[in-house]
Amino acid sequence: MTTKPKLCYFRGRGRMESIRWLLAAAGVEFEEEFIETREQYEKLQKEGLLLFGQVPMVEIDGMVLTQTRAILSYLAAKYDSYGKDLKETVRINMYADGTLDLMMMIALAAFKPPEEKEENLTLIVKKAKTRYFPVFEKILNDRGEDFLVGNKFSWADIQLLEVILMVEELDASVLADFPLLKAFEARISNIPTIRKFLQPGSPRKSILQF
Ligand SMILES: N[C@@H](CCC(=O)N[C@@H](CS)C(=O)NCC(=O)O)C(=O)O
Repeated sequence: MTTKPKLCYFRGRGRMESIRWLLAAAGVEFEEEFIETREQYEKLQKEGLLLFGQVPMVEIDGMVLTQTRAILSYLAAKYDSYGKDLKETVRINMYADGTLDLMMMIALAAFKPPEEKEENLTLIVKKAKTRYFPVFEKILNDRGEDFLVGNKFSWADIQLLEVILMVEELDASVLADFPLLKAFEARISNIPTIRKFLQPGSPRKSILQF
């Protein structure tokens, strides 16, 4: 019997959400332990499980992993979502890192003082429309393929859908000028494992859970 991966983080999106997305897209069931008290967090530290004293932490394949980016790359490689060669892999890394930067801006906005929050979110939507989404629209246009890399579903596609949905929560019309991204969103959302993850009651966390 294979053991399910175990995810250890707060009961929110934060840095763990992309890990949940990647596992869900690969059709992998996982368990979650939510850190809700300082004692729980200190216990993990005392046990020496957190390499740099930080979460996310994932137990998988007999290992205890930390560092979000390292965990995501491991999962992408393990579940055949990381390109067919180094050149595809480096492109997947670039696209995924861009989306992770944008996601982190959104996550950090939650910690802004209330009077700055609205303005900050407006700026983030503007940045999505001017810096990030045009790049992905162009890739889809230039390559004329259904997926971002190698005409095959990869971690980059999962990341892009996740960030599109996050920015749409801030501005539902954000894709108005990006027809290929809109079609991409519909296409990737319809992949059975992802469709399931998007249903209420899945391990996906809501916008209110940062
Ligand atoms: N580079 C790390 C950063 C992890 C990180 O900052 N985790 C936060 C929670 S989101 C944390 O554990 N903070 C407690 C601390 O730094 O002491 C990663 O990407 O996983």
